[in-house]
Amino acid sequence: MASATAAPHTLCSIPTTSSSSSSSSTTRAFSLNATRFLPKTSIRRLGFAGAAADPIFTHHVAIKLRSLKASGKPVRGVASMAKKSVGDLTGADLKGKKVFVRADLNVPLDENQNITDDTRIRAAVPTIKYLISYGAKVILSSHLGRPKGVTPKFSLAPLVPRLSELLGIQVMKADDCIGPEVEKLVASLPDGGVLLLENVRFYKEEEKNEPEFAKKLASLADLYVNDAFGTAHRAHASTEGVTKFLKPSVAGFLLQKELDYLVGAVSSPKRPFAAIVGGSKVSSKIGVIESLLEKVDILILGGGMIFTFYKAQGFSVGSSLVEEDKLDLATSLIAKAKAKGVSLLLPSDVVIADKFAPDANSKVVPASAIPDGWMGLDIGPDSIKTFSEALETTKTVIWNGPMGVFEFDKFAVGTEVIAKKLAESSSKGVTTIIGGGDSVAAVEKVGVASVMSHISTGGGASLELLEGKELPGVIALDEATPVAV
Ligand SMILES: Nc1ncnc2c1ncn2[C@@H]1O[C@H](COP(=O)(O)OP(=O)(O)OP(=O)(O)O)[C@@H](O)[C@H]1O
Ligand SMILES: O=C(O)[C@H](O)COP(=O)(O)O
Repeated sequence: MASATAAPHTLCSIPTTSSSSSSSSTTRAFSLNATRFLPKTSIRRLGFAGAAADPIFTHHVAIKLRSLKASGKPVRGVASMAKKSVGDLTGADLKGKKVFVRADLNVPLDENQNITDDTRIRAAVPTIKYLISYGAKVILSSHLGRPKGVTPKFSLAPLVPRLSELLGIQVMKADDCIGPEVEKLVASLPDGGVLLLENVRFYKEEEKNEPEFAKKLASLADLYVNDAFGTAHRAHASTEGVTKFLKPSVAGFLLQKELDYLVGAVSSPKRPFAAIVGGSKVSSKIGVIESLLEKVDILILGGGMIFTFYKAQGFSVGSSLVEEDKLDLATSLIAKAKAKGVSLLLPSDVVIADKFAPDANSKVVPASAIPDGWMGLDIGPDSIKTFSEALETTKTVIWNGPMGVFEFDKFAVGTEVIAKKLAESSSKGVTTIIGGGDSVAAVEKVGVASVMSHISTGGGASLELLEGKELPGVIALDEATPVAV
C-alpha cells in the first residue's frame, strides 16, 4: 500500500481548555452543576423517562430538585416522570403471577439455524432470572426478523437450547403466541417456569398494533415487563398495545440500563465528551449529528459520509460515496459545529480503492486529493493518529457507525484501531458507549466488547434515542411511584 502524508484536517480546532470550564452555554453549565445535587438513583430515574431524554428537561428538573432540597420540602412530581422498574416488584407482586415479558431476541441465525451472536439472549437473562427467583411464571415473547405471515425460518424454536442453558432450566416452547393451545401451556407453567411464545410477528396485527391482538396477548398474563430495548422504537402490539390491558406495565433491567447510558450518560457526561459518528450516509445520521452537536465537545466523523462533507468544501472525491442533495446540509453542520464551539474532526487522509471489493488495489492519499476513478473506503494513518490523540483527552465517548468498509479486511484498519483505542480508554476509566449495529459488530470482531462501559443491544432504537426521540415502548410503561429524595 502506497502512502502519502497529509496535514491534519481539523475543521474546528480542539479547544485548549475543556468545555466544562470554558463553555459559555447555559445548558452545558447547568448539566454540570445540577446533577451534583442528585443522588445516583434520581439521575437514573430522570434519565429513564422518555420526556427526560430531553436534556433541557433534565436540567430543569435538576434545578427544581436543587431548590426544593434547599427549601427542605420533599421532592414530589419529579420522579413521577420516571418509569416503574421490574426491580420495584418483589415477593407478593410476583409469586405465582403470570408475567408477559417482551424481549428482543432478534438474533442472527445462519443457514443451519445456528445462532451466530447470542448477545441479545444473554442481555435478556437478568430480568428473566429475577422473575424466576421470585416464583413468577414467565411468558416470554419476541419477534425474529421481518416475516410476512408464518415463516418457519423465522421460528423462535432454535433459541430454546441456548435460553435453557443460560437460565439453567428447561424452557417450554409454544407453537403460537395466542390461542387455546398457548393458554393450556400457560396454565401448566410451574412457578419459576418459562414459556417461550412463537414469533409474535407471524401475525400482521403485531406491527399494526391492533388492539384486539394486543388484548389476546395480554389475556395470557397478570402483568407486563418490557425488556426489548432494541424494539422500543416500534409501537407494536407486544411493545406498546399490550400495556393498555396489563397493569402494572414495567421496564426490565436491560431497558433500564440502556436508557441509563444512552440518555443518562449522554445528557450528563463527564467532560470532555466526544462522539464518533461513522457509517455509510449522512442522511441516516443527520438527526444524531445534530443532536450530538448540542452536547459534545469533540465530534469525530468517519465512514462513507465524510465524502459529502469533502465535496461540500470543494474537494475532489473521485467515485466515493456522495449524497449530492446533502451538500448544503454538510456545510450547515460544519457551521453549526463552529457556532457551538464543537471541535469537528474529519479525516485528513483516506485509504482509497480502485473498486468496491475486498481485493481492490488501495493506497493512502490526502483527503483533499482523491483521484478520479478511486473511492475512499477507510480513514488513513494520519487521521487515525489525530483521532487517537483527540480521544486521549476525553472522559466520555459515544461511538455510532464504522470508520470504513470494515467488512473488507483491507479497509477495516481505521475501525479496528478506533475500537482498540476506546478499549484502552475504557480501561483507564473513560465512559465508552457503543451505539448499536455495525459499531458493535466491529468492537466484537476486535474482541474488546467486554471492556466497553456499555454496548447497546439496539441499532435503530439507540439511534432514535440519541436523536432525542421518544420511544413508544418506553413511554407506554407505568410511571414510577414518586419518591422523596
Ligand atoms: N467509505 C465508505 N464507503 C462506503 N461504505 C462505507 C464506508 N465506510 C463505511 N461504510 C459502510 O457503512 C456501513 C454502515 O453504515 P450505516 O450507516 O448502516 O451504519 P450503522 O449500521 O447505522 O452503524 P451503526 O449500526 O454502528 O449505528 C457498513 O456496512 C460499512 O461498510
Ligand atoms: O434488530 C433490530 O434493530 C430490532 O430487533 C428491531 O427490528 P426491526 O427493525 O425489524 O423492527
